[in-house]
Amino acid sequence: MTSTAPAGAGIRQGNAMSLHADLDVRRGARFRLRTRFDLEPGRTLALLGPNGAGKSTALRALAGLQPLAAGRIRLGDRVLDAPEDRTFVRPEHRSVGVVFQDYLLFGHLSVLDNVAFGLRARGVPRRTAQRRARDWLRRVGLADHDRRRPRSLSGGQAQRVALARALATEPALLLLDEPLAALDAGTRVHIRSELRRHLGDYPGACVLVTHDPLDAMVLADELLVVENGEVVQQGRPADIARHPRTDYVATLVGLNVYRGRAEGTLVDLVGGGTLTTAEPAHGEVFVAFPPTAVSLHAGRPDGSPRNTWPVTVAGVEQHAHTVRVRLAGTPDVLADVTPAAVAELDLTEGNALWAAVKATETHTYPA
Ligand SMILES: Nc1ncnc2c1ncn2[C@@H]1O[C@H](COP(=O)(O)OP(=O)(O)OP(=O)(O)O)[C@@H](O)[C@H]1O
Repeated sequence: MTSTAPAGAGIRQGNAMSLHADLDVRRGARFRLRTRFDLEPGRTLALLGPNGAGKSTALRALAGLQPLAAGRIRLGDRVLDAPEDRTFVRPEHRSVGVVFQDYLLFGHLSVLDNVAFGLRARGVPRRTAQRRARDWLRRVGLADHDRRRPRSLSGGQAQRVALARALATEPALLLLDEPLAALDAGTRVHIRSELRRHLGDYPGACVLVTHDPLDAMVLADELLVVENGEVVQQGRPADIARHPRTDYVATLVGLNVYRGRAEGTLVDLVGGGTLTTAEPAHGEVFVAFPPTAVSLHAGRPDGSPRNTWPVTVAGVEQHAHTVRVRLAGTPDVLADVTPAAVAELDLTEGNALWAAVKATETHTYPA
């Protein structure tokens, strides 16, 4: 489960390049994706959206598996795709590492040769490629699995091999397509926090596609929400959660997520305040709960064991079916309430209220 290498060991800084993506991609006669973003090296952007929105299409265009109809992709100073200039760099000549949803490991190769594959394909001599592959396997905690075949690995191990294979070539751009979707819930929690650590060490730009708002909130610095091939919202996860522009976005990114240090079921939050959780943990954690789990009261609520703290109304955003209330306190919190509650509680800015969240409504994840 643990990587034994020190953070950032052996990573070259040569792959720290920024990405400029202006994508206009057609699939078949009917689907068109239009999106534009810039990403600094060391940053992770998550593409979120419903099925068929165009997330994988964007990733395929960046990888060179789907040519642009118009627009431009630039990585550092190098233009990878620009139909206007008749420039198109083939996938194998791009400094891009890809982890596909189902990992696509080569079944006939050992784990070591899978990780060494990209280096060998780039002409790195066999022994050097294997030495570097071994180093990556050690970093992902699989040093003693080098001779195994992919079919004998668990889902979590296969994910780590796929990540090691993508990172071994030290790409300037890392693309992750639903990197945790194939894992069961228990494995997912561990692999998510491992992936977070690897992304923290990785000096290049990373674009990841996910359905899971928690993955996006925990792993990404920036979010881009697409629907029907169009960008509906773009920005930092916390800002989008506070100011969702549509009901869809409100539901999608509506999560209160805090970092803290757990001692059993008590978590001291980094930004101040404490929360009682249902699942005991120790050390650095994330605590998450949806805005629908937060109830608001005019006076201090009593009764069942729960978290209660004083807050003041900082803003109210009304959408078709949701009223999202931003509350300042220790900690700040988002609450979704019914229109009836808005009238009952007098949710005007600056009003003092009490927020309450049951411990059983919270989820704790290792950070
Ligand atoms: N080979 C293809 N030919 C024509 N249209 C395609 C092809 N592949 C995908 N599409 C269409 O392109 C659109 C975008 O698909 P894409 O796979 O990018 O969506 P997505 O957001 O990744 O969805 P999912 O979450 O289901 O993977 C869809 O409407 C899909 O039907």
